Amino acid sequence: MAMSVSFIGLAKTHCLSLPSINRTLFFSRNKTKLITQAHNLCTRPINSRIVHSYKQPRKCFSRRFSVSSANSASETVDCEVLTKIPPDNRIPATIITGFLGSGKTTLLNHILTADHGKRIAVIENEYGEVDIDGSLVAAKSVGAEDIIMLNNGCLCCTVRGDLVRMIAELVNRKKGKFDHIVIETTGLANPAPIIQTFYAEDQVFNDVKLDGVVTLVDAKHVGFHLDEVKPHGVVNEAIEQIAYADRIIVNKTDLVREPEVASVVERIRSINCMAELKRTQYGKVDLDYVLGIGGFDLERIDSAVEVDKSEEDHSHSHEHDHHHDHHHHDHEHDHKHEHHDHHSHDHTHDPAVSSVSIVCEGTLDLEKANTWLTNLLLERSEDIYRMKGLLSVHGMNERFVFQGVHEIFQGSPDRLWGPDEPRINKLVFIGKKLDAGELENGFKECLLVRTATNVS
Ligand SMILES: Nc1nc2c(ncn2[C@@H]2O[C@H](COP(=O)(O)OP(=O)(O)OP(=O)(O)O)[C@@H](O)[C@H]2O)c(=O)[nH]1
Repeated sequence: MAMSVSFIGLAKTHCLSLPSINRTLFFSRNKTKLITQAHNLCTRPINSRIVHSYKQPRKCFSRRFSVSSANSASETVDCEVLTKIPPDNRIPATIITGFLGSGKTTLLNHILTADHGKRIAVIENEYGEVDIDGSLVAAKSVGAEDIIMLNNGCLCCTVRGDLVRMIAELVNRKKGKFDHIVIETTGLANPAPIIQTFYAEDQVFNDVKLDGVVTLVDAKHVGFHLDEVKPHGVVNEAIEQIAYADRIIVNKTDLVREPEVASVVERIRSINCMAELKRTQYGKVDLDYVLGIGGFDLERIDSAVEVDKSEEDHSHSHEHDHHHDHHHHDHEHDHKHEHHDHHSHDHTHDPAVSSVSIVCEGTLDLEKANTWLTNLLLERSEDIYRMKGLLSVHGMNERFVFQGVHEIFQGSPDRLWGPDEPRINKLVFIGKKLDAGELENGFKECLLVRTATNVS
């Protein structure tokens, strides 16, 4: 089957040359059903997710929430496809990224030497031809089943094909002999094309699932890298690495004082308010924080959108205030003020990457939401890096969860709403030049009934 790629925008921006085929997930109200308008459509069921790929020019396809009755499997709708949902037995893979010297290898060693009972295969990418990190990584005998070095370039660029081959080879040769793959990128990698590999390449997609992206941040130096102004069209890798993260580890906190750490955390939150965040020294985190996180699985979305409230393992009250009450992440803090109240807007505006979250009570009109999201992604999918949401859909007894990476998105019903549970929609967008007001208004237009909105 010809394979699909959904990061067309990224392909243009970055150093990839990709076929013009899209893989997209349609929202469905019933896990076993999917509705599409597209012809020339293939489907592959994966756990609770259903992946479509179809060959149409980027601007021509559309995405639809299903409008079929969740309770009526026999109801016929145009082009409806019934699918079975097999268990997802694919091998999980974790991407460890972070800027040069942020502590990636240190974390990897921590993982490999810890007592977790997992058999881990490591793919280590280093820029130069000399394998330095390979020798820094804990002895193979300690924990890794296999350490594969990719030394001829950066994973996100020239050796991406090698990554595909490596994973395929690993799976073919060693299937059953390891439980998890950990990929350490170079410090200059943009994670997006690497994430893309897990969806775009059949050889990878069929056997391996992306478990999550873990980003290390050097608490002392990250500010400098985030500030770096790149030439037009060149991404700031430090920002991208934070933007795509499911887990962020603010490392080297021993090298800075608490206010500086707080300011780094705040800055990170302005880029990605969705990822869980921990502060560490020498990458010492619980392993379940970095392995088996299901960062790209739907089960995690609820906690992802809840992260605003408290996920950081740090109890400073300003953090919590920040995430409850903040009205805009669409800025860069100037760090002149020691401790903001987080309604203040005396920041320099950052036109680059930011996150916007919308929390809004009400029930969603699926048709309107379809149109809104379709139009939004047609116009802005290059700029919308990540989105996750938990929706209250009119007529549905279950919560509806979804997430997306640029043009790829996936969604399905989740657990039932509780009898007294308020029907609150939660959405998080991470991307470039996000307009919080516009997103909020667009979403609110899709609601049938609404009572309160909170955009941050
Ligand atoms: N003081 C301090 N040093 C740390 C910490 N974590 C890692 N280091 C040191 O920082 C240096 C860089 O750490 P690495 O783990 O190699 O960083 P990396 O991200 O793999 O580096 P690159 O491969 O160059 O991108 C090493 O000397 C580590 O021992 C920390 O929390 N505090």
